[in-house]
Amino acid sequence: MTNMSIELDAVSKSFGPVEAIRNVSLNIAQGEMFGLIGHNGAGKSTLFKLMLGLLPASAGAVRVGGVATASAQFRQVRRRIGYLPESFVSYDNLSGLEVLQLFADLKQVARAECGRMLRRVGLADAATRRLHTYSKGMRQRLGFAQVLLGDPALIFLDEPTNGLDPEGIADFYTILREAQGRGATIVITSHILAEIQDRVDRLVILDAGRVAALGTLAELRARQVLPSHIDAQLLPGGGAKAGPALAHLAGVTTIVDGERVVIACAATLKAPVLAALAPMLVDVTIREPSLEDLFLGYGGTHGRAH
Ligand SMILES: Nc1ncnc2c1ncn2[C@@H]1O[C@H](COP(=O)(O)OP(=O)(O)OP(=O)(O)O)[C@@H](O)[C@H]1O
Repeated sequence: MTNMSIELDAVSKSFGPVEAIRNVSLNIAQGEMFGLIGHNGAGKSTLFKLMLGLLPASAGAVRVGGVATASAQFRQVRRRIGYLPESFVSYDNLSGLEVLQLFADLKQVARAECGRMLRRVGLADAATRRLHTYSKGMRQRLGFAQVLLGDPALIFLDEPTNGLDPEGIADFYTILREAQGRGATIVITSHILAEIQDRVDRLVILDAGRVAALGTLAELRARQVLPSHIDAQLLPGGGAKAGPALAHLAGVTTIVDGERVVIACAATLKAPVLAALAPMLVDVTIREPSLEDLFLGYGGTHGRAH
């Protein structure tokens, strides 16, 4: 597949006085599944539009597949890109198949592809129904079929799982993995941090237009050194014994509520904590720091522009 790496070199974008993107530099490798996280107004959609060449940068350079988005040759590159915007335009009086055929014509893809795509996203039975009868999730699936037409080498998805049920979300990621298996580069935004955290290879956290953090989830976790939480249910009388049993472990915080104890500790102390509690343990759940925790730790609580 064509090289579809993305390079952003000190990119800024202002809308009048609003600095939507501030000095962002990052590389997304060919074949990578890359996540873009940030609160409302953090700059995610603007960054997408810069990478799609739909907006010119105020400063810096964006290259996709080695071609500057500002150059005339970028038109050729754009043909290999699939894009699902946050709100997919729908034509209520057309059927799903007709909408897809319209996009196939625009993308110069054979109309025969449309039936296969509708089957792939689970809309085969609804192909000839008009869009006004589609649920939000079905519209989202149709948008996804539109993106996949022509097997794009680079796929941008802005909040793609909005309106999808859990089964739809699982299907969606299966299809994305298939595209990634063919070598496609995928960039995806989501507000549902728990959903994206185990699925992307790397991610960037944007805060008020700046890169607040960039790396794999493991790297972000390691840098933040956030605690793991052990939620333990103990035998009768165990609540009172938990503190003394853990006293030899430094840096462990324990909250006791009857026979239930919640322990916050460094990842390296999980095994010693469990060993100390083992004689009185009934049940245990371990919660690792989520992307939400990381996000808050990286300053994601501010920078909301609206
Ligand atoms: N065309 C525009 N004109 C003026 N300001 C804009 C324009 N587009 C975006 N902005 C501003 O730039 C900032 C970043 O907006 P952007 O839409 O990129 O954020 P986002 O992270 O995608 O937000 P959301 O999660 O709400 O979609 C916001 O302050 C927004 O109001």
